[in-house]
Amino acid sequence: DIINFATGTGTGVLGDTKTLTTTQSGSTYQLQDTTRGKGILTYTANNRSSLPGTLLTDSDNVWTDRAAVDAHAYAAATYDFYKNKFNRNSLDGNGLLIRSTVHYGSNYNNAFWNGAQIVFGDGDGSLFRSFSADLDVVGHELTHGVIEYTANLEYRNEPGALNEAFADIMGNTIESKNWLLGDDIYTPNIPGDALRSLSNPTLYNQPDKYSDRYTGSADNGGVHTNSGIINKAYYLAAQGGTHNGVTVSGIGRDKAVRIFYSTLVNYLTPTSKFAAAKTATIQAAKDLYGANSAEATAITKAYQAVGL
Ligand SMILES: O=C(O)[C@H](CCc1ccccc1)CC1(C(=O)N[C@@H](Cc2c[nH]c3ccccc23)C(=O)O)CCCC1
Ligand SMILES: [Zn+2]
Repeated sequence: DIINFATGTGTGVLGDTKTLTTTQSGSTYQLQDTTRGKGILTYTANNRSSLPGTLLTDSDNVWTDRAAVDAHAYAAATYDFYKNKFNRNSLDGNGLLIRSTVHYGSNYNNAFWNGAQIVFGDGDGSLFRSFSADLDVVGHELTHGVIEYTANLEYRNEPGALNEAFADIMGNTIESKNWLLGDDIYTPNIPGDALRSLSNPTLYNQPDKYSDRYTGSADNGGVHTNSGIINKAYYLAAQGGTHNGVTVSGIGRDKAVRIFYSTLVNYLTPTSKFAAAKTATIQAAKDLYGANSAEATAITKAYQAVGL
């Protein structure tokens, strides 16, 4: 069939130049990547709130909508991560078309997966800049889609905190820049801070041990708070360290993320709680690396270190 994809260029939110896979039809180009699964399409909501909004087009394939450039490029990078590392074809494993919308709402200080697509606000420029400007955030949002098609963890209480943690863990690992989440978009005028830290969750008011978990009802039972406990376990398994008197020998990000991905795909269910996640992750490590492996030991110790 006629391959009419094109390679465009664009400027990202942070002023960098990125190459983009687009589609040409006639004399116009669309932010439509037909080379990845059934496609990646990037839209603008034009600062209103109807979705998906308008598919972005351009006359010369040189893209200047910075939030759209980052959303399109980072969705492609996330697709490539799942395909190249786990041989997973898009969110559902069957090439599911990925729709992404930028410029949602007015100065909207958030981003989300709505069960069908990913959506990014522009931020207010003070608390946040455009949410698509951070690869770990785009990876986080798309991972909610992967979770929906795998463990389908409920979005409340402990299952919800697992949902959040796995989204942070995959997003952070897709970027593999540091142990922070959202550092490229959070408080653009203050360097070095972030929305969350996987290495030290308490830095941003998340617990790093089970006994400190939040048990109230805010934020669907603290899904963005208690995720810190699981994030910390992942960090310890990957990087190693001593926490609450327990020493973990790190196995590296690559092995750690393979174990967590396998846990998500093969063991977790919609109502899995933290104790079940511990058992499942240890089992996934044994499946992948052996019953008495250093990897299984690292997972066991990491969960013990966070009080599970
Ligand atoms: O995907 C998620 O888990 C978050 C989705 C939040 C949401 C849920 C339902 C409808 C609308 C928005 C979005 C992100 C998040 O963690 N949001 C947190 C932190 C946050 C973002 N903007 C805020 C403004 C005020 C307070 C907290 C926040 C939250 O919504 O709690 C993930 C990565 C970055 C943004
Ligand atoms: Zn999330």
